[in-house]
Amino acid sequence: MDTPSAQECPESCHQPDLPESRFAKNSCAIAFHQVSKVYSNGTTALQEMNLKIAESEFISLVGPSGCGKSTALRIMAGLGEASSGEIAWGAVQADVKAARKFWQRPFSSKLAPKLAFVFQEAALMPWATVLENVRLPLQLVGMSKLAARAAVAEAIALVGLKGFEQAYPRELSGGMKMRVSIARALVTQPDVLLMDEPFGALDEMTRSKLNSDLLSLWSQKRWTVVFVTHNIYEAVYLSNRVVVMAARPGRVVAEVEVAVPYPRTEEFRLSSLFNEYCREVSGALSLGAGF
Ligand SMILES: Nc1ncnc2c1ncn2[C@@H]1O[C@H](COP(=O)(O)OP(=O)(O)OP(=O)(O)O)[C@@H](O)[C@H]1O
Repeated sequence: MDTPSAQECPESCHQPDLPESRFAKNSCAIAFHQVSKVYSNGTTALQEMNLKIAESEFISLVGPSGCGKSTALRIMAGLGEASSGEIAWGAVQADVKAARKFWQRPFSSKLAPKLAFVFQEAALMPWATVLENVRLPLQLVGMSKLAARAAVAEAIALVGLKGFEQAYPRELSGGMKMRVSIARALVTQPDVLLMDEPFGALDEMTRSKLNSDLLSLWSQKRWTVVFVTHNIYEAVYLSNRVVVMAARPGRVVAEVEVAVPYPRTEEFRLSSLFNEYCREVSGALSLGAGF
């Protein structure tokens, strides 16, 4: 099958109550139905994972090391194939075997949601300036420097790095490098942002600041975000919903909806309600681990 057939997204897709979404209500960004992944060495990284993510939703995947968070994210990105199950992206449903071809469509495709990935390592080109690093995805699809100029400037401004366009990665702090990495993802104006422990290597203060800035950006742009983290506090603070996974085999054991409106303030982080949500996630993690 070369082209996935267009189908309605599952009707029961979870839909958070989000104001001013730029997307249609009740539309589904990504759905996993009974998705399993068995690596060639026999490891079952995911077993019959079911998950529905609404457009404009911010969800976090939390779970112990090895529970399949990164595997799930890679399958969502089309960077890895599922062994069985069905995956739907927006209004397009794809047989898992067609997934790779689907994601290889050019950015201009009407069908493909535009997707961007942010990894734990900023992975910048050390010989290139901030501006050149951020421009890379547009350069790779053949856009001229002139045509890319406005989008690059906007992405750099969005992450708060205006004035650092000509700086090299060696001149930047860890937090600033991560901001460049986020700008490089945003420059393609994605619909879906997949983030794999993006702030895991940062100190607590920097992580906290980047969390607040990410939420403020998300409030403006309303991408669908799938955020992988080991940090319960970060997951609760950021997300509409925290998806708790367990290992051996990797599976979803609980979903905790964080029914707190945005913008989320510092007061929320210090509130007893915040602690209650963290306890609920922590309890689900312990249950999943069999404690
Ligand atoms: N390419 C691979 N080949 C074989 N096994 C793999 C491969 N990638 C991951 N695994 C295994 O699949 C399971 C899930 O790995 P995955 O990296 O998705 O988990 P994770 O929850 O993201 O872990 P972490 O939190 O440590 O990053 C683990 O047991 C891992 O060893």
